[in-house]
Order: sequence, then structure tokens, then C-alpha cells
Amino acid sequence: MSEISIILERISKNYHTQTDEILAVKDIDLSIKKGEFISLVGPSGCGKSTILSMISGLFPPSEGKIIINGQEVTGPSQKIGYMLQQDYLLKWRTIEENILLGLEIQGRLNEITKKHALYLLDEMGLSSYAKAHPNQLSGGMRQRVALVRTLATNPDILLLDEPFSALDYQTKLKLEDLVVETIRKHQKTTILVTHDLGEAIAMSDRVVILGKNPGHVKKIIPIPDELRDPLPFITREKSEFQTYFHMIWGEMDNDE
Ligand SMILES: Nc1ncnc2c1ncn2[C@@H]1O[C@H](COP(=O)(O)OP(=O)(O)OP(=O)(O)O)[C@@H](O)[C@H]1O
Repeated sequence: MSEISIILERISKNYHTQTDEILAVKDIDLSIKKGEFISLVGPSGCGKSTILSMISGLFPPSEGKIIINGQEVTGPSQKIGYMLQQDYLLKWRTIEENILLGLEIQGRLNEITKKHALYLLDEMGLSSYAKAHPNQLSGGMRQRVALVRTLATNPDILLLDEPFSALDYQTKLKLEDLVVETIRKHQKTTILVTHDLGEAIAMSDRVVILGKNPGHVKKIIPIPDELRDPLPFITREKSEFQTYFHMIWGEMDNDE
């Protein structure tokens, strides 16, 4: 896990509205290794979603550049999968038809890619729901389907923008374990945006703390191997977990 997968080089973003100009983030430098799992945490408005959107190629930074696997990002790429708080499943399609949507849009749906998508659905424990419709599933199940749809296109990089925040606590903990297990198994490079510090510590290799006005990197906290566990649930149980929680909380509290 030494190759650099994503490089943000002094990126800034200005939003222009009809009446105003907002400097959302300024001079962000960050390198993420292949296969690494990092979390972005920070107060509301510090630019977490803006950073993800720029990495995904939705819009370019106003200054600086983003390099993914050696190439500058100039627009959306099939190498990137994006998962959001809302699952955006199409209610008139079956679960199977939903998980194949990305492949269909990319013109890559064939017997092999379909088999892989169904395999992922099985891995998430949902194969018996293939012919069901989204309204027959719980919130946690729907987010698992959304993850399968994201993974089905086989992206190298996953951008997760608060994917668990609408779920109840128990479902969220279970899903964190499942997601980490799946992502590590399939060796994806992952960036998670979350307001839940515990989630960030339990799931990540490093936690990037952002400050605001404008958004900037305040501190990067590596999570030590002794604390990390293949299952985030176990990490949360360890005594050192609280130490890290308070350390990161303290950094966030003391916002500049
Ligand atoms: N399309 C837009 N037009 C104008 N300003 C925007 C736009 N999108 C975001 N902003 C501003 O940019 C700043 C960063 O917003 P962003 O949504 O990236 O922050 P965030 O950290 O993801 O916030 P939250 O945690 O509340 O989701 C904020 O001041 C926000 O008001």
C-alpha cells in the first residue's frame, strides 16, 4: 500500500453566486495512498462535500490540481464510485435492475459484469431480494444495495458522503463493519465524509481534520495499527479509542 493514488495539490475553490463570492476551501494539500481509507471530518461548511465533488470531477478546483493515478482530473471518471446519504434507488426498478444501473449507463453491462454485481449482492446478504423493489427493503438494506450498485462498476476509488447518517445506530454499526470488510477485500481507496468522529476513527487509516473560513486542513491523525481492527465495532470497544476521540474532538472544538 505505498503507491500514491490521489494527490490534491494546493487546491482552492471559489463559488460565485449572483451576489457573492465564497471561498469554500483554500490551499488543500493531501496525498492518499492506494488502498488507503481516510475520513474527512470538520464543522459544517468547512468544505468536505466540495472536496469530494472536485475529486469526483464534478467541477474543477479554482486553483491547484487533483491527480488520480498519475493523471490530472478533468471531469467525471469511471474509476470513481460516489455514494451519498440518500440511496437514490429507482423505485420502479427491481433491486437487480438497480444494481445494474451504473453498468448500463457506462455501456458495460454483459454476462460477466452482471455476474459480478449479483455476487456482490450475495456478499451483502441480499441475493434473495434481487427481484424485490426498493420499497420492500429497510433503510440499511437499501444502503447496502446502493453500495453494491457503486461497487458493481468496479471503481478504484470510493467517495462516501455521509452514507450512514440517516440510519439508526445499530444498523449503522453493522453496516460500518460490512462496508470496511468489503472495501478492504476489494482493495478500494476510500474517502469518507462524516460528522461522526467515532465512525471516522473506527473505519479509517487516517482522519483528516478540516477547519473552516475558508476550509483548510488543520491536522491529520493516523490511526495506529494497535487500535484498528478489521471490524470497526471492535475498535470502538478499545480503551485507546476514547483517547483518539477526545484528541480529535479537542482539535475540532478549537476551530480557527
Ligand atoms: N453550490 C454552491 N454555491 C455557493 N456556495 C456553496 C455551494 N456549495 C457549497 N457552498 C459553500 O461552500 C462552503 C463549503 O460547503 P460544503 O457543502 O462543501 O461544506 P461541508 O463541510 O460539506 O458542509 P456540511 O458538513 O454541512 O455538509 C459553505 O460555505 C457553503 O455554503
